[in-house]
Amino acid sequence: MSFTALILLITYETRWVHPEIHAYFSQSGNLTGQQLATRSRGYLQESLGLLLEGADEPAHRERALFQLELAYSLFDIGLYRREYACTEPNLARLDRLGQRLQAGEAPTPTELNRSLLAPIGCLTEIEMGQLDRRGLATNQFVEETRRHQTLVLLGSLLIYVLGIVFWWMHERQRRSAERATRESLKWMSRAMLDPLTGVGNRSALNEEIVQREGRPVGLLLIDIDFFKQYNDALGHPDGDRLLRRLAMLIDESLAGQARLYRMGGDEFAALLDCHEDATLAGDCQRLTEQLRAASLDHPAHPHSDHVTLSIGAARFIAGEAGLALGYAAADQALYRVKGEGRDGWEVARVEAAAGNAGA
Ligand SMILES: Nc1nc2c(ncn2[C@@H]2O[C@H](COP(=O)(O)OP(=O)(O)OP(=O)(O)O)[C@@H](O)[C@H]2O)c(=O)[nH]1
Repeated sequence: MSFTALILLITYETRWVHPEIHAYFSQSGNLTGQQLATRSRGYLQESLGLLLEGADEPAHRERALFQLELAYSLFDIGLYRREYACTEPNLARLDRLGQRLQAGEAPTPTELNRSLLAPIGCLTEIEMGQLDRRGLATNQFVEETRRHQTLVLLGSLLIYVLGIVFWWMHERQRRSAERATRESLKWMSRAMLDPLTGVGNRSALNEEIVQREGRPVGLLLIDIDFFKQYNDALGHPDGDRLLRRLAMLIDESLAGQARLYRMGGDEFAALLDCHEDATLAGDCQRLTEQLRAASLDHPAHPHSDHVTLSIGAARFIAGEAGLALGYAAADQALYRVKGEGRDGWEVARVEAAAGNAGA
């Protein structure tokens, strides 16, 4: 907006250059070449009038001589001598007339006409010439000013258009950069998600561990019992539906306190802030009970009519080493549960080691 305002200001200022220059040229006060010639002619005419009235009167001659000298001083200008050929001979005529008047001689009317009418004619020619020159100079100046004004206006317009073009290019680049960033973020977040259940995947768990570095956490590894048989009995689409249903059930059971991940196949992991094993035991117990309450049919389960889970849990300090230890401990607990007949849970006692949260 400020750029547009600047251009409008330049245009407005440029618009007023021409009238101001014109006003300057029209001002009165300085005597121009034309005005000097007019005055000189006026003195000559007065001198002529006085001498025609009474050249015999010494007082008339004296006043006429005074007017003549005034006229001469305004006529005797270098510019007139250079530019107007009639100047030199007529100044000589005035000179001669002046000498005669000074000598007390009275010129006849014929002599007067010869001596004064020619200089008056020359001064009239000079006036006209000077007027034309002034008009020409003014017109030329006005033309140049107009051309200058047009150039400034076009230049301003060009700057404006270029400004708009650069702004538009910059905007386009900024938007495409933003779009690219959004796309990459979308792809990055997709790369962290399990497409079937919508929960995070193994990479997301690793990322979360880095985020929680140094904090005591608990990890639950949750595996469906006899899922192969479930798939075999009901088909993979039903198996997929069960995976999605369980993801929701585990999430609800942990009451939003834990983040859920699918580690692959029929194994889920839940990560939560945790300071004591009792919390993990409580979570495992609640999950088992809620699954029982849900009574999800499992037609091919060898020991039950419903879906059951095996859970291994462990507590550790978040970090790369802590995760390796905690994961291994939870995994071993899970396989112990599997080995003991499934449908159960165990919280592992993590042995003292680097990254151990303590038993
Ligand atoms: N429907 C479905 N099945 C899957 C998917 N990923 C893995 N599976 C199946 O999950 C089954 C896992 O079988 P196992 O590892 O033997 O586990 P299980 O049958 O539950 O046996 P236990 O864990 O010992 O009780 C395999 O039959 C896989 O084909 C999936 O995304 N969808």
